[in-house]
Amino acid sequence: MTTTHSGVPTAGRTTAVAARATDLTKVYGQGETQVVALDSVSVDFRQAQFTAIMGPSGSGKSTLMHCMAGLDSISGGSARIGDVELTGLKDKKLTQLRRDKIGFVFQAFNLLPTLNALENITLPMDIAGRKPDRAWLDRVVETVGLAGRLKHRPSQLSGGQQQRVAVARALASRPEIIFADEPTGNLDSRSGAEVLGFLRNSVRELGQTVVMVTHDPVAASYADRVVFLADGRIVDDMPDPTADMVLERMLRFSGGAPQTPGFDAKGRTS
Ligand SMILES: Nc1ncnc2c1ncn2[C@@H]1O[C@H](COP(=O)(O)OP(=O)(O)OP(=O)(O)O)[C@@H](O)[C@H]1O
Repeated sequence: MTTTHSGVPTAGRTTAVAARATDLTKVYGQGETQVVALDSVSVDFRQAQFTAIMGPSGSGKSTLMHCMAGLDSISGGSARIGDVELTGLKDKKLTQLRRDKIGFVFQAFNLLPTLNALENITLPMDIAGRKPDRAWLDRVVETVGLAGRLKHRPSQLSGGQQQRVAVARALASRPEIIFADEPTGNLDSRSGAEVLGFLRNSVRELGQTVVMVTHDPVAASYADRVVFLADGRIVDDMPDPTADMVLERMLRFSGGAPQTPGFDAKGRTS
């Protein structure tokens, strides 16, 4: 598969930085059990850009995302969302920042079964006591392509549709950045393509910034750029990726042998 899913620059795309890590270090444990999960990582996530983060199991992908999203503390360096430095923020401020500036999409859709799709989408804002911007919400719903299903409960939607509701929920409050942790990990390839197409549209059409951890080269090919991690360091930064380019790069990590531990024959990490 050589199709590039990205590469068409969007009119009006800016180069402002939505999130930035500078010499970001994260160490777990102490003494003999110490693990350096991130080793002086510096990376910018630009506004209206879709970035995939890839790398072998244990390379630090989730740690990078959790540190950038203020879900985990950092050991050294700096992590910023917009111009806000996360280190030193008190819990309350951090919670506020996560609520107001960051959207999350996880592998499990985390929808409430008793609420319909629209209620699920607006739930975080309802909890925060904020009124959704109606015009924006309409645009999100239109981009989601679920206009006819907003009254459906999660159990009445396919897996792909449920995950699109979860993405719409992350978009609804217009966060500065969305972090997605293997958002298609639980989906069949068709539903996965639906969700990835929607994520890409949210970047192209709504100017959203998305950072996605994935093991899948096809999923990564929907992004504008792939950042590769190995042993807690950035080892490559690939613009306009195709699935083939990504797979080839992954195989190089493992010395060209598809069966080398860390990546299996499909190029997915174990
Ligand atoms: N809470 C923790 N305590 C101790 N070590 C941890 C903790 N979380 C992660 N690590 C270690 O940090 C390193 C990076 O882990 P991380 O989960 O970020 O990798 P990953 O690239 O996301 O892996 P995977 O693809 O398997 O999800 C690993 O060696 C892991 O064992």
